[in-house]
Amino acid sequence: MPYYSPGESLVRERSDRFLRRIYFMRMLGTFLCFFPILSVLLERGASWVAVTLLTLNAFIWPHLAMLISQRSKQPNQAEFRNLAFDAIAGGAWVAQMGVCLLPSAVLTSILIADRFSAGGWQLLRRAALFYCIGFIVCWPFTALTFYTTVTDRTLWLTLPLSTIYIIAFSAANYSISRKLRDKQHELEKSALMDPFLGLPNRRLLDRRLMLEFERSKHDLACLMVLGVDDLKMVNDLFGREAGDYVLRSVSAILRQETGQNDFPAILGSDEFVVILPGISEEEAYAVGYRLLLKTSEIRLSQDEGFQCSLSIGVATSKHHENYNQWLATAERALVNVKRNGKNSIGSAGRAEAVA
Ligand SMILES: Nc1nc2c(ncn2[C@@H]2O[C@H](COP(=O)(O)OP(=O)(O)OP(=O)(O)O)[C@@H](O)[C@H]2O)c(=O)[nH]1
Repeated sequence: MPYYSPGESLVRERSDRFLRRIYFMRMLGTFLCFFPILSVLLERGASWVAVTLLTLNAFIWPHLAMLISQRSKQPNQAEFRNLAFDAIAGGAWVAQMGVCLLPSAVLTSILIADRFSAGGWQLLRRAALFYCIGFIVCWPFTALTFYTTVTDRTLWLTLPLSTIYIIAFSAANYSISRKLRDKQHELEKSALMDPFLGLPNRRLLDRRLMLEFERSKHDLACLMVLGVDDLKMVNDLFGREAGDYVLRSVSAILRQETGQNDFPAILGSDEFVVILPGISEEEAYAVGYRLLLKTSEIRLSQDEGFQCSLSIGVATSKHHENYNQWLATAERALVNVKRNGKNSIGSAGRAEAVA
């Protein structure tokens, strides 16, 4: 069952972005196409009807298309219909130009590139069909002529279309791919970090534990499992918001009080882990006592006298076959500390670790 579906405002925002991009590219495209097409039409002595239609297509259609899409209940569908109309118009203007080679080739390639980037093969196939319809319907009106001459004027007027448009097209595509890269980075981060506590989640912890365990075969490392004491009581007495505040405060302490090479993370519920690479058990205890001290300074506005505490289990990486065993040893140490009165540090000892 899909638990996630994007909100209406997000869908609308995405669609607005798509419409704006197409609007800008359509305005630029029809403007730049206007001059070479007009040049060929004038050379061929085309009627004023054709010139008027070209003018409307170049200067009115982009705004009308935007209006149609924005007013539609399904803006994206409406925009795909507009893109189909662009393809019909493209085919019709190529026919009207008597397939004048240079502007026709540039116009057709731009239509292909645009459709492909907006909707892939599916849109391109549809657009090709509409392009052919536009062409086949209009070509007989020109007595099926091939206008093989390209005058200097047409050549010069085609130049901006084949340069400016392609540059703008590449810039628009680059901006989309950059945004996609940023989004991917954001997604990766949100898949591995807890947004509420600002610490790595269990998934990232497992990866890092595996790595540090392998490294610790050449160097020593310690692992701490920390449990907030009596969080249920805090929730029951002062409300869940107070419990959340305690968890956020402990997370902040773990971020601030651990070294650059250390790795604090969430184990689950009200438990945390800190991986301490390259340090001995005594050094880990020193870090642990500092964390206990800082945690005791957390105050609740609901009860100034309340004192927050942690229980900490420590395990060195020695004598373990894999990182799961290492973690289990530290968890057993934490259980012992809880049993022995909480608000303290303890380690499971070598005999227990091997078992
Ligand atoms: N406010 C809050 N409470 C949570 C969160 N996650 C888990 N808890 C609560 O933490 C409590 C954990 O209960 P216990 O496992 O009995 O632990 P404890 O109350 O800290 O008791 P000891 O471990 O013996 O010190 C439960 O009541 C959970 O509902 C959270 O994100 N926010």
